Amino acid sequence: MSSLTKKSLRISEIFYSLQGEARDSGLPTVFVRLTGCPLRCTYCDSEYAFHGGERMTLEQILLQVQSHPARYVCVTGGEPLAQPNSLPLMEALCDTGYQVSLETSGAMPVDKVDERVSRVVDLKTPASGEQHRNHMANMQILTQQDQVKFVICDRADYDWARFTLDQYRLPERVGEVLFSPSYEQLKPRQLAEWILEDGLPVRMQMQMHKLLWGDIPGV
Ligand SMILES: C[S@@+](CC[C@H](N)C(=O)[O-])C[C@H]1O[C@@H](n2cnc3c(N)ncnc32)[C@H](O)[C@@H]1O
Ligand SMILES: Nc1nc2[nH]cc(C(=O)O)c2c(=O)[nH]1
Ligand code: SF4
Ligand SMILES: [Mg+2]
Repeated sequence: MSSLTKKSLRISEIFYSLQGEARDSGLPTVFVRLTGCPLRCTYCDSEYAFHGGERMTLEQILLQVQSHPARYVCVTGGEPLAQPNSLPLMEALCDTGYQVSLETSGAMPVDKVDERVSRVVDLKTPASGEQHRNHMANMQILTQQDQVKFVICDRADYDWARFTLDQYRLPERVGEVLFSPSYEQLKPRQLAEWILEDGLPVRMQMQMHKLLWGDIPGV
């Protein structure tokens, strides 16, 4: 218990909203957004989380999470795994009874993440500008409770994603393979048509919170 008061994290925001992405889309969820990211994806919608934030103990974070009526917690950023104390935070959230998901760029190993967490690993595409950061060894250790996401900016990204999911046999190995259009960059209908044409075994997703509230922080 004392480690909850000793360990701390730099936090950009904690908010309550509908999960807008990935498998649990639509479920009331508390979001814990950690400050800082070593990547600079061209399309990043969370640049405000690169700097600043407030240092909070794990206990303070848990208390704030518990002030909302949700069973689901999404740990995101920034890049959560860039702060090592994200690991004990996720453990404590699981111990408290939350269903926890982690949004990560996959630039760092995900093997130390609590096994109760659903890891959502975003494989960075060519147009993100950060493809070289993908830690592909992560693909070997993901299980059926994990998810792999591709944020698609253009046709070259789509072709790369299609090739990569085949190469790593992702549809058989992980719980969800998600294709998401880069917001206001690739027309969602275009992505839908490519997926249908090829009959790809993937789930298309859009960022539901942006359809509901627009591209603003805290939703
Ligand atoms: C802001 S990131 C934070 C977690 C981690 N750094 C990552 O990239 O996965 C959360 C998710 O939002 C996605 N995202 C960021 N900007 C986006 C955009 N403009 N359109 C669609 N998805 C976007 C990222 O690709 C990632 O899957
Ligand atoms: N509503 C909502 N759902 C989300 N799912 C993942 C998010 C993220 O920024 O990682 C996010 C977010 O920012 N808002
Ligand atoms: S890894 Fe995530 S937070 Fe970092 S720049 Fe890319 S989308 Fe933004
Ligand atoms: Mg977001």
